[in-house]
Parts: sequence; C-alpha cells; structure tokens
Amino acid sequence: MGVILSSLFSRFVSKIPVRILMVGLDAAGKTTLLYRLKLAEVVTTIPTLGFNVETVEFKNINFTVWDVGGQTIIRPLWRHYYTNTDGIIFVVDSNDPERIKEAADELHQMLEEEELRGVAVLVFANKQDLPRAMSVSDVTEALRLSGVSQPVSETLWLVQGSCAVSGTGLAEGLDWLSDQILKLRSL
Ligand SMILES: Nc1nc2c(ncn2[C@@H]2O[C@H](COP(=O)(O)OP(=O)(O)OP(=O)(O)O)[C@@H](O)[C@H]2O)c(=O)[nH]1
Ligand SMILES: [Mg+2]
Repeated sequence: MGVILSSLFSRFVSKIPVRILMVGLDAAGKTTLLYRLKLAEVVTTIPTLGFNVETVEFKNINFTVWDVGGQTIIRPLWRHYYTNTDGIIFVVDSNDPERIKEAADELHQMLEEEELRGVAVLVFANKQDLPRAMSVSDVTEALRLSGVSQPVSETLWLVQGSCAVSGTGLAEGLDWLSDQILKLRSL
C-alpha cells in the first residue's frame, strides 16, 4: 500500500523532462536569458565558446536547456545537439537589423534538418527594452516565418518579444513552448 501510494505521489509531483536547444547568433542574449530563467538574476556573460546547460523548472516541466555559443566559427557545432530535442529556442537580437537576415538564414537552415522535423520553435525577439529594437512583427517578417506552415492543430513556431535582462516575455514564451511540446507528445 505504502509503495503504491508513494509511486502515485511521485507520478503527480515529478516533473515532465523536456530537452530544449537554445541557439541564435552571437550576442543575441542566450546566456543572459538562460541564467535569468535559472537564477532570476542578470549575470555578466562572456561569449560562449562551447555550451552551458542548466535545468529550469517551470510549472510541471523540467526543462534541460542547452545554450550553445553562436559565433560564426562555432555554429557548425549546433547540429551535434539536435538529437532528442523537444523544442528549440531561437534568440534574436531585435536591435541588430544588420544581422537579421543572417539570423533568418541560420534558422531556416536548421528547420530543414530531418532530426528537427516537427519540433516546436520559440523565437525570442530579444532586447525589446532598447528604443530602436525591431518590433515582433518586423522580426517575424524578417525571419520569413509566415511561409513556414503550421500543422493543423498545433503551432510550430511563435515569435515572442522579450527582454532577458528584466525577464519580460520569458514566462509567456515558456508557457507556449511547454503547451506545444505536451500536445506534440500526446499525438
Ligand atoms: N539591453 C539588453 N541587453 C541584453 C539583453 N539580453 C542580453 N543582453 C546583453 O547582450 C550581450 C550578449 O549577451 P549574451 O547572453 O552573452 O549573448 P549570447 O547569445 O549568449 O552570445 P554567444 O554566447 O556569443 O552566442 C550582453 O552584454 C548582455 O547583457 C536584453 O534583453 N536587453
Ligand atoms: Mg552565450
């Protein structure tokens, strides 16, 4: 009886494990975002040369977030993290219109990967606190996402405005991402 109760208990309280790959161009704010989520603090970052990985508890989900460095020379490493990815967080510096096309090209190249087919993609249009930041709709257009079809009952992608420094928009993004991942799992 005790064993049954304890296994029932752990079934209700244990969190659902989910693996997230977080990528985007260098300086988009990935590492800042990761530690804002993990510690609710702003950490001083240096460019990530390899990766950071942290678990972040959010509602009934246990996200393992892989934050991989975005400098041009190390972008080919992203694909080594694709296997078993449940969701992608693609971080864009909305204040860097000069490189938004480069970001779009990287995103589309990734979306063509067989291993990532059907994976939910949350785009954070980050740095919305900066006065000259591109709006969410401008980022969506520049990323050419409207052309990427959404499956009938799920939404494959969402562009969410964010500020990794204050944390604005992060919970909304994770809410959407967790819903999508759970929906896709139940299909
Ligand atoms: N104003 C503003 N600055 C931000 C925001 N997010 C990150 N930054 C700053 O942007 C710079 C780069 O942030 P990182 O988190 O190191 O960027 P990254 O995407 O991890 O970069 P790589 O590791 O090189 O791929 C840092 O100076 C951050 O403080 C934001 O939402 N608003
Ligand atoms: Mg980093």
